[in-house]
Amino acid sequence: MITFPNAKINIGLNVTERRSDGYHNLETVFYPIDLKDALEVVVSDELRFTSSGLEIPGREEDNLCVKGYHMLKQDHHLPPVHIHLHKNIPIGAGLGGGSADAAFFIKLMNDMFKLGLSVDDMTGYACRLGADCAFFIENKPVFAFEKGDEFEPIRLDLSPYKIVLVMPDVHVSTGEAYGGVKPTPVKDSLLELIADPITEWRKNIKNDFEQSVFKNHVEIRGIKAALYAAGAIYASMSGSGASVFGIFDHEPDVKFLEEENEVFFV
Ligand SMILES: C[C@@](CO)(OP(=O)(O)O)[C@H](O)COP(=O)(O)OP(=O)(O)OC[C@H]1O[C@@H](n2ccc(N)nc2=O)[C@H](O)[C@@H]1O
Ligand SMILES: Nc1ncnc2c1ncn2[C@@H]1O[C@H](COP(=O)(O)OP(=O)(O)O)[C@@H](O)[C@H]1O
Repeated sequence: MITFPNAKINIGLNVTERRSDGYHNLETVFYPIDLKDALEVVVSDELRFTSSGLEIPGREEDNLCVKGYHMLKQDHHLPPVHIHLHKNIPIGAGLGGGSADAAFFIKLMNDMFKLGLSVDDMTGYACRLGADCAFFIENKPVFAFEKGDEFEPIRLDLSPYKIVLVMPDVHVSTGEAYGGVKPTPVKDSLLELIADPITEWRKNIKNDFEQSVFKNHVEIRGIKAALYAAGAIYASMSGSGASVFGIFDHEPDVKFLEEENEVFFV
């Protein structure tokens, strides 16, 4: 069985407080985008994981799909499987690619082996693999809070717009990015600000990771500025970086960004 895990972008991200479990409370909007990996599972005589496409750092046994298999196997009878992941979503990009693979793996296993898991069951499993993993179970635009694993659905349709996603040759680790932020309570909730017209977003909606990440990686700041110069209505780094997206009401000319970065129209 095959499935196509998609990436997300964060529109706004406020890190509001440090938690006693070492994590942070935040508020953000997750929006699914059309940039996908391919994930295939077939029954095999032993558990195997292979990948193609972008190189995935870390050991095979630490891949979130493999971790997902072991997690599900604790509670369900599963045969050994061969998992193949074609990696296309940039890594260390703030696009949640690894989390998407994990969530889509859980959904695929539920369908393939008729595990009878509800959306709530799958969300519970996904939370154990990563804070933003649960979003990809329902995979619809949401306002997210707490660790990024509590959701309120929102009406947000960016399909009339062009979204340009720029990935520089820099990777930012999520843990490192959280380390650089000073948590601050919000005055106006993103849940309200996101309902404003998109033309207002630039004034009011920010990503708290930008300040420290831009300090260490000026090229990322430069990409955001270039997207605004090209006419973006709203531009921001996604999540903990390093990717930056711009939302346009026209097909922008961003050819110049392709010289040093990967550019996706999503
Ligand atoms: C920053 C965000 C924003 O959407 O996404 P990315 O930029 O990574 O895509 C998420 O909060 C990333 O979630 P996720 O990538 O699932 O994080 P995890 O693997 O659970 O945690 C990685 C590390 O990030 C920190 N962490 C993560 C989530 C959170 N609410 N507070 C934290 O402090 C912790 O130090 C943790 O050890
Ligand atoms: N299936 C996977 N795809 C990508 N990275 C994975 C995967 N499984 C585990 N990882 C680990 O997660 C880290 C990055 O996760 P990812 O979600 O792609 O980053 P980001 O949240 O910044 O988009 C990688 O360094 C890698 O070691």
